[in-house]
Amino acid sequence: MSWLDRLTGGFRKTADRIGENISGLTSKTALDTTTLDDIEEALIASDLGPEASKRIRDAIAARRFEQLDERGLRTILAEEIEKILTPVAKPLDIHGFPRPHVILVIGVNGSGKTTTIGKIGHHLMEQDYGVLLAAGDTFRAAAIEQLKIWGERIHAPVIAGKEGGDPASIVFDGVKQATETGIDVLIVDTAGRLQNKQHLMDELSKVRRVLGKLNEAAPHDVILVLDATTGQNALNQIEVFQETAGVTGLVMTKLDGTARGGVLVAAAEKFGLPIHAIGVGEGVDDLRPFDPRAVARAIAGLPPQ
Ligand SMILES: Nc1nc2c(ncn2[C@@H]2O[C@H](COP(=O)(O)OP(=O)(O)OP(=O)(O)O)[C@@H](O)[C@H]2O)c(=O)[nH]1
Repeated sequence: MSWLDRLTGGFRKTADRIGENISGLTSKTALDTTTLDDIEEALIASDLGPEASKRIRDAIAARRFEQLDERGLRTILAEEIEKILTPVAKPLDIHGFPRPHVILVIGVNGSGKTTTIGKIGHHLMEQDYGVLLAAGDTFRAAAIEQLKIWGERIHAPVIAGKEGGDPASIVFDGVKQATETGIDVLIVDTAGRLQNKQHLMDELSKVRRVLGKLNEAAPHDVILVLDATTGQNALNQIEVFQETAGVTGLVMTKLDGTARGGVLVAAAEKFGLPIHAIGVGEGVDDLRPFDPRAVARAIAGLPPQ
């Protein structure tokens, strides 16, 4: 199956939900305020968030349609979602010099962090970058094991310590090994214990301090991984992690398993942070940078162009 097919299939539940919510909100005459209000409500109910929903409502109102059928509504929805996604759809840029370019990956447990690291690593290796994975989530032995499995799967080396070890020292060793072996990108898994914010902050600032000593520009990226199935909760996580960890970009996963994919649009409009990639499945190829038009059309339930 092509990526475009997987993308469209992945967003099917979200598109169906939006379809149900907007069904009947069409008009054979010029749209009145009540219908516009209903459209805005339907978009909020589809997890697009109040900011994006209002913006889309205003855009529809400004066009002064003489009449609007469902296809027309879906088309304008796709156009407006595309405008919201275009400025934030930014693939990861591997620019760090001297090498390695260091990427910290953060997020709550179960958000898809480790899987995302494997998939990003694979994607970068396909572009001929040398990749090293670092098991900085030392809190759970299972997390270290899981990263090692991903390393084997994508044929990338993994640097790991013992459970309960110091993540900063693993990161230190990671940079050293990457420098010595000419690796381009070091991707660091971190523990995601939001319930203990102070500890998380201390741990991350220590990692940053150690990295900064080796290379002032590192980490070059701090990527927050979000599970789209958590809907609005994903937005709260962006706020908290922005405060505690200095997020530079987002990856949203599990868009295939949910009707709540509208949250991608809500996050884009509310925070304006770069969204580097989206995940629409568990396979190694199911995470990619995305084309805003293709995603917007998939969300709006229109066929790919
Ligand atoms: N359907 C689907 N499943 C995904 C996607 N990304 C990750 N998963 C699944 O989500 C589950 C959790 O992913 P992990 O990578 O283990 O999450 P984590 O954040 O590293 O979790 P911890 O290791 O517990 O911290 C796994 O079963 C993954 O296969 C996705 O885009 N789509």
